[in-house]
Formats: sequence, C-alpha cells, structure tokens
Amino acid sequence: MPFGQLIDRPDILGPTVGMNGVFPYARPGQTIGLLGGSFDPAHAGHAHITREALKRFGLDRVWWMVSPGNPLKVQGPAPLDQRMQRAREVMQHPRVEITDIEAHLGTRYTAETLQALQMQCRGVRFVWLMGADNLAQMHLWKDWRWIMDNVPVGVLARPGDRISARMSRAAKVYAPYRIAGRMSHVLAQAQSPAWCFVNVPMVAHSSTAIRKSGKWSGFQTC
Ligand SMILES: Nc1ncnc2c1ncn2[C@@H]1O[C@H](COP(=O)(O)OP(=O)(O)OP(=O)(O)O)[C@@H](O)[C@H]1O
Ligand SMILES: O=C(O)c1ccc[n+]([C@@H]2O[C@H](COP(=O)([O-])O)[C@@H](O)[C@H]2O)c1
Repeated sequence: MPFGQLIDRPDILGPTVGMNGVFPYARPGQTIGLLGGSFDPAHAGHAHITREALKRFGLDRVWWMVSPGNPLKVQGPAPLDQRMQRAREVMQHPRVEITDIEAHLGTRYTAETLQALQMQCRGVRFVWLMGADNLAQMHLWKDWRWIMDNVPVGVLARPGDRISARMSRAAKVYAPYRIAGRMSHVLAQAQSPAWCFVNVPMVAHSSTAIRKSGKWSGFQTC
C-alpha cells in the first residue's frame, strides 16, 4: 500500500512511526517544512533556523532530510549514519523529525525528492526551507524552476548571505511571487510559485567552520 494511503491510518502507522521507518507520520492537511542538508555536521545554526521556521511559517512539523550527498559538492560527506546520529543529538524537538528519506527514495536532486514526496504524501503541504546561502546558488540546481513553481519556499537569513540571496537569479526571476516577511505565516498555504525571505535573528555557526576546527571526527575525504 503506498504511503499516501497510509498517512490517514494512525492505527497502522502509530502516532510517530513512518512506513518502514522511511517517512515520519504525517496527516493530510498538515504543513511540513523540509530542511535538506549535508549536516556534516549538524550544528546550532540548523536548530535555530528550524525553530524560527516552525514559528514564522506556521508549520506543523519540520523534517530534516540528511542528504546522502549534495550533488554540487565534489568532496563526499562523512558517513550518513554518523551525520544522522549527530543530527539527532543537536535537534531534539517534539515537532521535528530527523530523516534519511533521500537515501531510501534513491534521490539526490531536490526536485526529484520533492516530486516523490508530493506523490506519496498526497494532501500534505510541503514547504522547502533553506538558508540565504542556498537561495544565492539555487539557479544552479537541477530543475530549480520546477521547485519554485511547485513548492512554497521559505528562506531564512544567514550571516553574510542576505545580500547575495536578494540579488540572486532565483530571487530576481521569482520577484513577483515573493511574500513579504511580515506575511510569512501564509506561505505554507500559498499557491506556488510563492517564496518568502524572513529576516530572523542570525546564528553564525557553519559545518565548514566545525570541520576546519577538527571537532568533527566523522569528517572523511574520498
Ligand atoms: N547558521 C545558519 N543560518 C542560516 N541557515 C543555515 C545556517 N547553517 C546552515 N543553514 C542552512 O541549513 C541548510 C543545511 O545546511 P548545511 O548542512 O549545508 O550546513 P552548512 O553549515 O551550510 O554546511 P557547509 O558549511 O558545509 O556548507 C542549508 O539550507 C543552509 O543554508
Ligand atoms: O537538486 C540540486 O541540484 C541540489 C544542488 C545542491 C544542493 N541541493 C540540496 O540543498 C540542500 C542543502 O545542501 P547542503 O549540502 O548545502 O547542505 C540539500 O538538501 C541538497 O541536496 C540540491
């Protein structure tokens, strides 16, 4: 039975257990923010934007999607199980799930992941979440216009990246569809294309800095 038919059946899934442990539990009508990332390693900045996204975009839940590997990054990340474990330690919140959905779906590109989730979780409203640095690069992603055209996108301020994000190709092309920050709570219910940049208080942590400091033993080269 596909996941889309199961999400209505908490008697089968249980309140928090997803199908085969792949998907967390979700109900039609719920709004779920998806924070994709390498999380190599997860840090307080990820936890901070997740709490802000829950509040500012009025989301029911957020699923972290710990990526098998960013298709644009040449260097491979630390093993997925180590990054998952660290993510679980860093983010403990009753409305946030830590997932490795893409490893199970066999998808790497965000557009493919979102298409699969929309097909399999019918009735669930997904919002793609990202920091300002990712908006600045989004026009390099595979089928980035499909993402903008089909999934509401919530962008959160990040130190040093607010200007590049606002000047980015994606921001310019989709300028007519931008929702003002003060209206951020409507994003999840908005008809795509719709995106919103929120100027939340910023936390300067980054995985790169942690890796450089040598404090992440999961780090490997390939
Ligand atoms: N401090 C932060 N403030 C705002 N957004 C952040 C912050 N850290 C990470 N993000 C966002 O979280 C998502 C996942 O980030 P990622 O796992 O790549 O961490 P990172 O710190 O950006 O890693 P790296 O330094 O290796 O690029 C991305 O959308 C990124 O923009
Ligand atoms: O789909 C793409 O082409 C694409 C290119 C670069 C990054 N992404 C996604 O963007 C998210 C953030 O990636 P990262 O490595 O910066 O944490 C993560 O979910 C990646 O899979 C997606």
